[in-house]
Amino acid sequence: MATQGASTGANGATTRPPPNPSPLRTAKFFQANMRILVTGGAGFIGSHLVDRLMENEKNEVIVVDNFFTGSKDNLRQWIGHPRFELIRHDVTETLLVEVDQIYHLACPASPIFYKYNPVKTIKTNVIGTLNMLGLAKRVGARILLTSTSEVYGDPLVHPQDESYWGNVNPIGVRSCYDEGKRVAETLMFDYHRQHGIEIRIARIFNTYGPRMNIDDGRVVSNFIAQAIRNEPLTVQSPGTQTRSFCYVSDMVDGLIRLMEGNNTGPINLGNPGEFTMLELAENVKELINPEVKIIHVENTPDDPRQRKPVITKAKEVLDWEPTIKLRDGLPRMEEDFRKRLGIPRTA
Ligand SMILES: NC(=O)c1ccc[n+]([C@@H]2O[C@H](COP(=O)([O-])OP(=O)(O)OC[C@H]3O[C@@H](n4cnc5c(N)ncnc54)[C@H](O)[C@@H]3O)[C@@H](O)[C@H]2O)c1
Ligand SMILES: O=c1ccn([C@@H]2O[C@H](COP(=O)(O)OP(=O)(O)O[C@H]3OC[C@@H](O)[C@H](O)[C@H]3O)[C@@H](O)[C@H]2O)c(=O)[nH]1
Repeated sequence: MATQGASTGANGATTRPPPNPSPLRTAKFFQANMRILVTGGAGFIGSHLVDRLMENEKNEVIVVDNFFTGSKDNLRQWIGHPRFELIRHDVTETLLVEVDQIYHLACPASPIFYKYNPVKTIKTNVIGTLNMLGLAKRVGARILLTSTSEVYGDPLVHPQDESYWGNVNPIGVRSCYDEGKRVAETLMFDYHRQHGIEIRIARIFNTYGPRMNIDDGRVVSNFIAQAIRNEPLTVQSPGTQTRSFCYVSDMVDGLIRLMEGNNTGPINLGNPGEFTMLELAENVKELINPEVKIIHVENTPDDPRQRKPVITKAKEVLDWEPTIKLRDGLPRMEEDFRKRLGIPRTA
């Protein structure tokens, strides 16, 4: 059951208890299944999360997605399964379903996609999160938001722990996403304090793995697709900017632990291994295609210059830390990309 009594917020504020869930939950003949909504479940992280949730026979999973960056193909193994439902729905519209938990992931994550229609991105983050919180309030569900390391903006503190308030441009081309997620976090805490909703906030750092869109535009998918196609790896200048890359199975494990645990967050989830984009390109070249060229191309505005999570809180509160190193994760992603591109490894 998702509702136990409100937990204490990050700022120590005591809150009202959450609303009661449906009386069906205590009915004599009711099967005690957990009904879980995953918004954005047809996307990269969402579909891996669905796979993990479906492994538990007590779970029923409902995915809502507008298929902007996600695809039914990511969920094909579950379509038609009696414990699974897929609904084409945009989270900027209200949704009425009876659920115990909500994993709220719906939002384009790749910069080229979130900048494509910035007004829609901010609507998804603000109105979409408001709608999911309204749903959580109505049915007494616990709700987890996948926030982002981008709430730290171009960080002046390095590495970043959860107490850092960030350095974000409010009017830049990335703001629809960064500021959108910051407002989404604010809404989560206001619903928690004002209405007693049980909330969980994950601040996800760059995550990679199989099933990323091949033309997603993010750096790991770009470099792997380029290496396989024998096209130059496009390092955006200066190439010394850093990121920390977490393999998707580690991320999903962290999200489920956060949902099931007692801490509201925000909690950083990410792999603290830090790489410059040039180092990443060199790793991809060495592992996938030693012949490939590395070229420098122009960068985009407001690109964060450094990013690395402090994960002490996740270790303490969730007993979680990543297990898969970049050099082990890249070949797994290569295999998936080769299959989808139809380009087998030679020799
Ligand atoms: N992958 C990362 O590195 C990363 C890092 C930080 C945060 N996150 C967050 O994790 C979540 C999932 O990211 P991802 O990498 O899987 O991205 P993704 O683009 O693959 O998945 C997002 C999903 O949300 C759906 N969606 C977008 N707008 C929607 C709307 N208005 N209504 C319904 N569905 C909508 C898309 O169709 C897609 O299936 C996002 O909230 C993202 O901000 C991801
Ligand atoms: O082809 C490329 C693409 C990107 N890059 C660089 O690689 C770095 C990472 O860029 P990505 O587009 O993969 O992702 P970003 O780190 O900028 O943003 C991501 O951060 C966390 C999440 O919330 C999102 O998934 C996304 O916004 C940037 O410095 C970018 O300039 C390249 O050097 N070459």
